[in-house]
Amino acid sequence: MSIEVQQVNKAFGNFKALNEINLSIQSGELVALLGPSGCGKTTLLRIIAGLEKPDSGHIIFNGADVSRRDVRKRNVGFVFQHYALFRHMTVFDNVAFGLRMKPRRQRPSESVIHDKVLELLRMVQLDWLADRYPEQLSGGQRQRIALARALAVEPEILLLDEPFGALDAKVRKELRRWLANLHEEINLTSVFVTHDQEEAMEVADRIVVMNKGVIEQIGTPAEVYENPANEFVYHFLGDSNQLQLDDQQIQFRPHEVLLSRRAEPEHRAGVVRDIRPLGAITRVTLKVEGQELPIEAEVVRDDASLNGLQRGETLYFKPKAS
Ligand SMILES: Nc1ncnc2c1ncn2[C@@H]1O[C@H](COP(=O)(O)OP(=O)(O)OP(=O)(O)O)[C@@H](O)[C@H]1O
Repeated sequence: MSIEVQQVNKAFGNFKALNEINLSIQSGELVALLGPSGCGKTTLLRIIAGLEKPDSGHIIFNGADVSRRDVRKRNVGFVFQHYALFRHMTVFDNVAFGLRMKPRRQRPSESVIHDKVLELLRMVQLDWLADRYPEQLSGGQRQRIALARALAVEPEILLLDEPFGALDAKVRKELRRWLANLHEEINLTSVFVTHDQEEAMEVADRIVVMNKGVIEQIGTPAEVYENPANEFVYHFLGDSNQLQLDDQQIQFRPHEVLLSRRAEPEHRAGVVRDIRPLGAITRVTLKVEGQELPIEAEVVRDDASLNGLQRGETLYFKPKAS
């Protein structure tokens, strides 16, 4: 199901939370709304869901204007970070809830519900937990159950608000991959909110970068990273260094730098302050004379310049762009 957001505005009192938002999401896309805290991501998601009314503008699903359609009739599934499971119900009953709540004529029989819930639990790989209660689950398991519950009513649109926000880094990463795979399998249209650029880059087909109630850029992860529309997008999507050269200031990302142990043409000297192995890459922090901010350089771990390198040594660096 495709989603069109047309000229949506929303104010809370005098505060303009969303300003002329236009966005087209194709059927089957997985789109991330990315931006700093308070930029309006959740408000936009709630308006798409029908939980919040825009002051003006339209929401269109597959060509039909649903702006006035009640949330229950929009057929969207939600997973919110703090949208807890029902504590007094087993995992099975939590997932079955939406189906059992359907109006009698649309409600499947208990045996159909039973099969469907087990199928969903198998899909999230937690069928062995069907009889447990939410408090007996880990955070990551709860989120997967919340996802199974959202999918039970067969929504055509899935909306996720920081679904993995409260989890530790490793579980988050696993769930992200898992969500991306699942999305491919069942061909939903999904929109998820995050303030974590890595999460957006890793999972989304396209990223909507938001700031202060407006959309700064929409593009694939590669487009927004490599061709940022403006300074805000550039800075929000990754770390950057500033280097003051005579009368100009240049910016470059930590990986856009060449390092050498010897003085070379166009290289500048820096004193090594820190050496951080980060898996496949190593980050070196350099203090450069006359520069207020240190320079961070990220190179592959077997880069020749790192061989036996110690703090306090002098390294020579050159931004690749210059
Ligand atoms: N019901 C409300 N009443 C008044 N102000 C609100 C209301 N809901 C949101 N806001 C304000 O609108 C702005 C956008 O909020 P929103 O929750 O959409 O931001 P967000 O980008 O999702 O932020 P976060 O990442 O912190 O959740 C914020 O400044 C918030 O304080």
